[in-house]
Amino acid sequence: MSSNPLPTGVTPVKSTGLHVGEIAPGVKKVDPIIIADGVTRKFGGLTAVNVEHLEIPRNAITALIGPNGAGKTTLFNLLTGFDKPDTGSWTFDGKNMKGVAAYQAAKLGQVRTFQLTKALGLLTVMENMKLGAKNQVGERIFPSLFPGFWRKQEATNEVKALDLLKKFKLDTKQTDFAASLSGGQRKLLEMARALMSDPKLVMLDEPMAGVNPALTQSLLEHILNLKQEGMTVLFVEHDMHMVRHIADWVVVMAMGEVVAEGPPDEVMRNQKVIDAYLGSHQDVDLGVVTGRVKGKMDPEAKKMAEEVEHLDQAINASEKGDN
Ligand SMILES: Nc1ncnc2c1ncn2[C@@H]1O[C@H](COP(=O)(O)OP(=O)(O)OP(=O)(O)O)[C@@H](O)[C@H]1O
Repeated sequence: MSSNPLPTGVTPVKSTGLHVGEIAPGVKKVDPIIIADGVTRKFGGLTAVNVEHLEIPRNAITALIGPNGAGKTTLFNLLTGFDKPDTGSWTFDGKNMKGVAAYQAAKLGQVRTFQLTKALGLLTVMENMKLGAKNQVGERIFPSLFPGFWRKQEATNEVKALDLLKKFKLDTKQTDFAASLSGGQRKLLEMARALMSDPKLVMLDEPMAGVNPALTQSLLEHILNLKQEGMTVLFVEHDMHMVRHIADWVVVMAMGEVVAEGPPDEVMRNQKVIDAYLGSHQDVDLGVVTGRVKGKMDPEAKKMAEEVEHLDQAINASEKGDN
């Protein structure tokens, strides 16, 4: 679990009143952008995802959290069309997404940041940005026969890309190979590239992983700006401090199911959530982790001690009421 000291000076305005009725897993939202029903995905005998009902609130920042192996990435892959469920369906912005492939989902306004792979690293920053644009004329056969038309679109994309790169302070790097960027700059590029398609929903997979503290503030501000600009954000994150700081709503998964959801402070104090984190390390001697029993901390125990400490710190901070 990464632990970025959160910068002072970023004070998010939290969205409230997102749900209808009593808070419980599957609670209805006032204005959901995603509604999922009965979504399951098995790998052999293992049920990685088993989500009965889930609604993601529009124009809010929702964090998807849970211990390792909870099914967060699998659910992300399903919702973005990168994987197919065994059962279930969901709508995005009122549209049934059954059988909708990732590139089509992106055209509908649901975009996911994807990691800068080795191949993309060999493209320049600007080339990466252009890959993120939708409705590229060159992709379609008929218009691509008319270079004038094609070049016009290319120029429009370039202007838009440069605009975004300026915003993300990457404009001076536009001709650099993407592979030469630092970990944090790569995350910024991934986010900037996603914005090339004017999304309604931006899905981020561990946006803070591998980001050094110097760029943490900038990344947080960009995520908060997405909401400010009317977009919806759904992100998977292990860093509880970040979750508490910027999420309006938190969905907790454990063993494929949604075990809790709600505003961050409430969710982190939820016994089911604490149990989910503790219960995810069944092979670990809890006595050793808590120091009550003498023994060697193996890597699994160390990881657990770290996770529990972060959860603990987040709970303490929320009790003190600081941000
Ligand atoms: N392609 C696959 N083949 C077999 N099992 C898989 C596959 N993908 C995921 N799993 C299993 O499904 C379960 C859920 O995995 P998933 O990666 O979705 O969890 P996660 O919550 O994202 O975990 P982490 O926080 O560690 O990334 C795990 O037990 C994992 O081993």
